[in-house]
Amino acid sequence: MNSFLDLVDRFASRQSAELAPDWRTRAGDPDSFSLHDAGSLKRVASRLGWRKPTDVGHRPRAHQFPLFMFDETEGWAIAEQFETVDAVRVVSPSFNGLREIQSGTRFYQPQLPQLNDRNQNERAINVFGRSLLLRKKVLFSAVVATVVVNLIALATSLFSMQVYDRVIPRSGFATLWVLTVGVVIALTLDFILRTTRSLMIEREAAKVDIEVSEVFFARSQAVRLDARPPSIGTMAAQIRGWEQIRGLLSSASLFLLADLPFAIFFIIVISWIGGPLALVPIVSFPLALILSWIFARLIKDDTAKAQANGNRKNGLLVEALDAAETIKANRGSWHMLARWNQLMEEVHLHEDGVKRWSSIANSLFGGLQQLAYVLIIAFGAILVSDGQMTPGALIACSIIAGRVNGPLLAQLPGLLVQWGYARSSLSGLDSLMRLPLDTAPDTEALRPAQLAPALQVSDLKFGYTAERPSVDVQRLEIRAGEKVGIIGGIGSGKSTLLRLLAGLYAPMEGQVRIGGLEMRQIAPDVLRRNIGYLPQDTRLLNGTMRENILMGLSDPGDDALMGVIDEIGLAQMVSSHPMGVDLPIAEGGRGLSGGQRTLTILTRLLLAEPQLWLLDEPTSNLDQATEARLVQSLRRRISPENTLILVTHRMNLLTLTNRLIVMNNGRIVMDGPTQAVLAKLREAQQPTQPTPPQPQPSPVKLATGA
Ligand SMILES: Nc1ncnc2c1ncn2[C@@H]1O[C@H](COP(=O)(O)OP(=O)(O)OP(=O)(O)O)[C@@H](O)[C@H]1O
Repeated sequence: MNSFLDLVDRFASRQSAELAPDWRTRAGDPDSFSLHDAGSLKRVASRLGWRKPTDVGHRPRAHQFPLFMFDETEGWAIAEQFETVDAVRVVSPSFNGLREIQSGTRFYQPQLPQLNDRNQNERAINVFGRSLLLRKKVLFSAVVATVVVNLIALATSLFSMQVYDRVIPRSGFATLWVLTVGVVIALTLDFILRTTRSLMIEREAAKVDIEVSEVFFARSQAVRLDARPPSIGTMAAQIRGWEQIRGLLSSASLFLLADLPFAIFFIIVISWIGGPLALVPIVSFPLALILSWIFARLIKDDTAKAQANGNRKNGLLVEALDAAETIKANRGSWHMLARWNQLMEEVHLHEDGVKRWSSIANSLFGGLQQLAYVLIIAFGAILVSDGQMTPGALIACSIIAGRVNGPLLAQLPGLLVQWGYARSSLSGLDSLMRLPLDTAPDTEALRPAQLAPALQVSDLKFGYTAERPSVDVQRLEIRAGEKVGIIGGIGSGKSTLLRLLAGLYAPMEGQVRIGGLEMRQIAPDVLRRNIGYLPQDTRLLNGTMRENILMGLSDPGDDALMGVIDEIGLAQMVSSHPMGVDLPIAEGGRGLSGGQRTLTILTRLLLAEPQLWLLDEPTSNLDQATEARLVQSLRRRISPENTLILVTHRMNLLTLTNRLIVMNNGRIVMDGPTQAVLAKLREAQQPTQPTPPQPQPSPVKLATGA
């Protein structure tokens, strides 16, 4: 154990920040950190890929605590708050108490990764806004570059004016050379500024992309399982909506928007050079803006619908690929193809609407642009012949008016279509941000050091639909160390109850407590460390077998890993593969048999050594010999203090339990010592002598083990 790393751990826990399970390994050699080395914090941050810690300075403000604190004599500590004007309360491995602020004391705020930001009301646009605000300096430089680029554009048009009015009439070639050289220098500067501006924006947009995608990906992971939308593919497409917004951020069209305010400046310059000639852009420019607004409203519905159908299309594609076996075996290809074609038609119906308006807008804006040019020249010709302006001024005005109407009008329709799709993506992301998360909103997650594996359920109701609860349990108490089996008919709610006890689903009504604490108040990583859950449908992830086994665990070393693999019965498969435990696993665990998948996840559970074991039909895919081996292994590994809750129909597994719960229709109908409940069930199944009709059996409540 390294004391500096312990301090980091403690700080993260104080901040309710979840560190990666293998963060200590990734931090590298523990001896490279020391409590008396000022560089330790920066080093740990850079090795773990966090942003650089913020140097708060010599005297932090009260709301900034807790902070890391360093001074040469005492080294690192966590500063919790001011105790007096000159002293703070600190926690360090060697000392808890007051520490004076010395002249050399520095305070630092580490930038811990806040993956599961629990602000449920945050809007997606704010996620982008926050990331952009971090780049204030770059944005400011881009604005300065835009100002200079526009001034240079003005300079080139004024150059034409000078040439026509001063150089040509007087053959002033000396002036011409000076002006030309000046303009060439200005154009070179313009080229450099434009290139740097777009490179700078592209680079920052890529960083924004990484930051923002991390937020949305982490958010999608933190969504409570029972709150996820029914189609995963559609949800995936919705999450990918950030790409559309990022595309808009870095697109060349955006620079055009940055140029928009300069249109007003250019109109002022035209009125200064050409007087009443400014009337043309004064009318054409707002007209273009009004037309853009109308156009944006016209395509709003179609872009939203095309986007929504596009997301559904993605959902169908994922489903078709994922369920290929079922589809092929049942000749479902035609059915899927029909659904696909229908969706494609709907997508095109709306995309066609957008394209139609977009073509109309393109022609209209192009026409407007040319009309404005013709009017400038015609009106200008009258003013020139009236002697109200020079021909040079007319040329300059026509060039400047081109800057007002030209590229802006040409690209506005494209930009508006892009914005239409980005807006629908934003609303998709907003609905993702509103989905409930694993932890209750607006509460500080609890991180108890010890969590007794005792469960209390009271007035629990849960349903996948609001109309019919799938689980309805008034009271259930499972003490630490109990070994409980759950049986019941298909669809009786066993798996759902187990997921509720694992904290993967949140009750609609009532409470589930673990170790006396409301489950949703506990930080998810603490919960996961204490609970080992084996789902009925065991899926593995694309990667190696080692990665799948060790996911979420600190590496126990190869000896321990191989020991468990051997114990559970996977050794033969692993040793017969040339890559051993690093054998590749395809998405979902394809390439392994159902039994091998289950054993892989069980290996992880055995290594995790949880306090509370929740196993859903662990042996449904196993043969008798492997099942017997697993029962032995579980008997050995699950200590008397550990709690076991097991959903099964296999008698062999029930020998692990000393209490049995029977479920029917989401309710507990029997609960008592395993043998007594089994005897009661056997009795109920005995063929009976013909007897007069009996009333419906009421739920039998045997002596509970609780
Ligand atoms: N994802 C879901 N969406 C909607 N309803 C569901 C979902 N999962 C389960 N149900 C319904 O909830 C009820 C309880 O299902 P659950 O899977 O808990 O039963 P079970 O007792 O574990 O069944 P089995 O022994 O077949 O695994 C069933 O009526 C089922 O139809």
